[in-house]
Amino acid sequence: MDKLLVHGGTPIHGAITISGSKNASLPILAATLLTEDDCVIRKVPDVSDANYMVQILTGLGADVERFSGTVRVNAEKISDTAPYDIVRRMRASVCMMGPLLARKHRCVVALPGGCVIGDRPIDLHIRGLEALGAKHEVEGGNVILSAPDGLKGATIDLCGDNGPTVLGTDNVMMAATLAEGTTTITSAACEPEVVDLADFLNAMGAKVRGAGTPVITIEGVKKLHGCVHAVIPDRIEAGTFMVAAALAGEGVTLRRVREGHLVSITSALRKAGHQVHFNDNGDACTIHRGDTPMPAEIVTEPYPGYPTDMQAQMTALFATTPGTSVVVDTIFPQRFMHCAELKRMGADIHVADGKAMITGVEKLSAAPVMASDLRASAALVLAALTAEGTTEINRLYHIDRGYEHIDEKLEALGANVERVREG
Ligand SMILES: CC(=O)N[C@H]1[C@@H](OP(=O)(O)OP(=O)(O)OC[C@H]2O[C@@H](n3ccc(=O)[nH]c3=O)[C@H](O)[C@@H]2O)O[C@H](CO)[C@@H](O)[C@@H]1O
Ligand SMILES: C=C(OP(=O)(O)O)C(=O)O
Repeated sequence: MDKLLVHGGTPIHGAITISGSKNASLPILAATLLTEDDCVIRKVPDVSDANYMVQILTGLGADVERFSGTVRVNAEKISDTAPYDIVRRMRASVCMMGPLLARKHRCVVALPGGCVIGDRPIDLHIRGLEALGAKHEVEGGNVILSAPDGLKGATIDLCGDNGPTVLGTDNVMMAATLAEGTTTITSAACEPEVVDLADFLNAMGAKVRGAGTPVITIEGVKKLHGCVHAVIPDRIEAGTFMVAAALAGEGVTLRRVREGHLVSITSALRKAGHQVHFNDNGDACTIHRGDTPMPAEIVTEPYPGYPTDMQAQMTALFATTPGTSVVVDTIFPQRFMHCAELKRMGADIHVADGKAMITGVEKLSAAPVMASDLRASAALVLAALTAEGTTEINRLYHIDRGYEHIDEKLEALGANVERVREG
């Protein structure tokens, strides 16, 4: 198990390029199962979740080639049963259900894994696929879905207790592309990753309208064809480096970003007293640490609200921001595992009822800490950048799930970090 040593106190500066989005590439890779033709996807990040997704496609019988950031998939001959041991390791593998069901009218897919950030049911996915005519049962850890007569368009509301579901919207949208008739999803997730998937599906010949709004309409077609697509930049990776720059930066520029995807993160950083400047094209931004950082309140919400995937990183920033800041997670109210580890570094945080109250201390001090999930690990790396001494972050595999070569990118910005390879 690799670990990361972060020698705190070295300011970061310079420029890096943001990778393709993990959360957009994973469902897009799954969508390649909808056609017998070749699909070529560019800007797939070199992260372990994308590697697992490729392994699932291969395990299903698809022919997959990967060179640098480009993946070519041919899913002409595939089975309906996804490899159990890989599927259960990641959340996005649940996205195999929609395409497999649409293509094969049956699928066997293990209950998914993913970050341990609270309860992560798949009832809305099942409800959506059942509305299209499928039946489901759970057996031996697998969900078995079948629709022997094919799928039929329907109107489906995908709102759960905590709002819309991102991957649930993806799953139903993919299944509906090959269903008979028209499907309308109401309370659809509006995240940019859903829009990127819809763009990919439309490039395959699907008829999807309204992605990025709460109502998506999909007119089913008989067949989809191959296409070439470049994945959008990763707004969460960008946001993470924006926070790094606010914490320890002396002017950091991020290339290949989309200003429109970063509005809530930019606004939160500005409220906290930091400077964010986009170029005229909105595809690069420069962040400067403010002279007088201020406490702030952030509340996570579905897009375009502040993303839950960015709350741990902001908590790390608030840990040394004078005054008391508040972070509320309405989407995953139990997603505060990073707080216990930040406290080991001397942070003053009180967590209760889906809310963290963070009173900034002057300095954090290095400690051996444990990464518990992807964004929690990112928060620990950020906190370590300005902590006194050398922080040892164990279980680095969590961060490798979703950040492409984070150690190399931080080194390129001048941070003093070392990956220790073990085992
Ligand atoms: C691979 C990927 O893209 N993962 C992202 C995706 O996860 P994912 O799509 O799994 O998250 P959802 O949008 O589905 O979850 C939102 C909320 O709905 C609940 N829910 C979800 C499905 C369901 O069937 N029933 C139900 O109750 C969840 O527990 C949660 O409270 O969106 C999350 C919310 O932005 C992000 O944190 C994840 O990084
Ligand atoms: C929670 C995340 O990922 P996943 O849904 O794949 O667990 C994330 O990207 O922050």
